[in-house]
Amino acid sequence: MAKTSLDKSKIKILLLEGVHQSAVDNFQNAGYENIEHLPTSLEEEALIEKIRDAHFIGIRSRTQLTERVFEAAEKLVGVGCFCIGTNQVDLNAALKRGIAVFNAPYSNTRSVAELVLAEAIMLLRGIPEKNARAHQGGWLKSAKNSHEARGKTLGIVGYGSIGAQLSVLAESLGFNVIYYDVITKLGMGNANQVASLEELLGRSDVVSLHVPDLASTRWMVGEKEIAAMKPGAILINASRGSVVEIEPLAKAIKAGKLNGAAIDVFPVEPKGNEETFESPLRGLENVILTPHIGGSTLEAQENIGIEVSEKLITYSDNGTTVTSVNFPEVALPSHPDKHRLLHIHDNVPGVLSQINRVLSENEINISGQYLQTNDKVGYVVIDVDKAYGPQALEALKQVDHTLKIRVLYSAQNS
Ligand SMILES: NC(=O)c1ccc[n+]([C@@H]2O[C@H](COP(=O)([O-])OP(=O)(O)OC[C@H]3O[C@@H](n4cnc5c(N)ncnc54)[C@H](O)[C@@H]3O)[C@@H](O)[C@H]2O)c1
Ligand SMILES: O=C(O)[C@H](O)COP(=O)(O)O
Repeated sequence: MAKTSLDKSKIKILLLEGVHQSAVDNFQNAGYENIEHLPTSLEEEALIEKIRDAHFIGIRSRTQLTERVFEAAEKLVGVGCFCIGTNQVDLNAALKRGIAVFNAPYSNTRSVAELVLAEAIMLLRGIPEKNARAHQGGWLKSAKNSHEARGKTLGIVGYGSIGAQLSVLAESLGFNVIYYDVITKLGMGNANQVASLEELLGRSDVVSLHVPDLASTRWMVGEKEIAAMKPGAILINASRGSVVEIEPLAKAIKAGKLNGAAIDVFPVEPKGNEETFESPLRGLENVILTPHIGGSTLEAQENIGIEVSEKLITYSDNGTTVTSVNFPEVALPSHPDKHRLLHIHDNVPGVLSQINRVLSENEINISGQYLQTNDKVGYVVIDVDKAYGPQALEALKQVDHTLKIRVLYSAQNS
């Protein structure tokens, strides 16, 4: 019988962008030895070369997994985004090749919320400017434009994991919290949802953005929205660099329309720590500029390393796709003494019946079958008795609309 399941030692895992060591440890403890662990992201051409023989890739927010990169990734089975955002991955390009993508939706939530809260307090007191002056030998002792957080209104745009966590922390300090979201959501504590972005902007002393990078959020805060903010308000963006237009923001800060800003993400970010950071916001003392480190704490990175590597290991060993961001979600039991066939195909009528016909024609006994679909792909998992020939797998590959097939052997029968 042909063995199509790969030995773990042959499964290549490529980890970029200094993914935490906890991920490497996890993979090794699960029996995966062929791990390449690089500290940086790679440019497209270099990535195309590296990804050719990789079965799994782990990235953070900087690595762009484009159609061209997936085209070269002939052996790729799964992608792990060791972060929250997945906008750097062409999810459709992955899906149409039967490649499952996972992320860590919650592991750095707290880190971002804490940073934003700290920035809000610092900016309400004008600390960045006073700090800069003191470093230059100046002495800006004044209460002008300095405010307590207590009783001020914090407006949160995007009330998801981070927005809601921030809401709880901010209320405990005495902020009144309002939020705007495209979905109707129950507020934490006494936080209240408002009907429009415009209303939120007009009522908030501090505005903090926590939306994902979507067509609908691209440049959602520009000249008009900044003009709609209260005079002397503060803007914080630790979401994505595509959400805020930087030129009008710089103008509003210079004109004194806004009292300050904290920006962690930018339309163009340096590719590495060696590259110069360029921005119209540079040199503005009441603007806190941070190099996309909202989620960069050791605690978050360690947890993310564990969480995402576990998802990839479970998918590799067992086929489970729970929490995948692009794949139909299937939670699978173990499959002792059986072979597990994973069949990923376009979600069109008739594929399942073709698969079952192949199994029946090859007299393959099915002990379990699981099917889940999304609007684009179908994912069928079939546990079968071990006795079947290579022609059966070949016939399964020939089923119309097949995107990918994998065979998993359980520990007992590999
Ligand atoms: N700076 C960093 O290091 C860092 C770290 C983690 C996450 N992030 C970014 O923060 C984003 C938010 O993270 P999260 O975990 O809270 O995500 P989430 O998906 O839990 O929440 C996003 C919220 O935004 C809402 N939303 C979507 N479109 C909207 C729109 N047009 N207007 C208003 N609300 C809208 C959604 O309904 C959802 O409630 C991530 O997508 C990521 O890009 C940045
Ligand atoms: O999406 C995220 O989680 C953040 O943008 C953090 O990305 P990073 O892992 O590249 O710091």
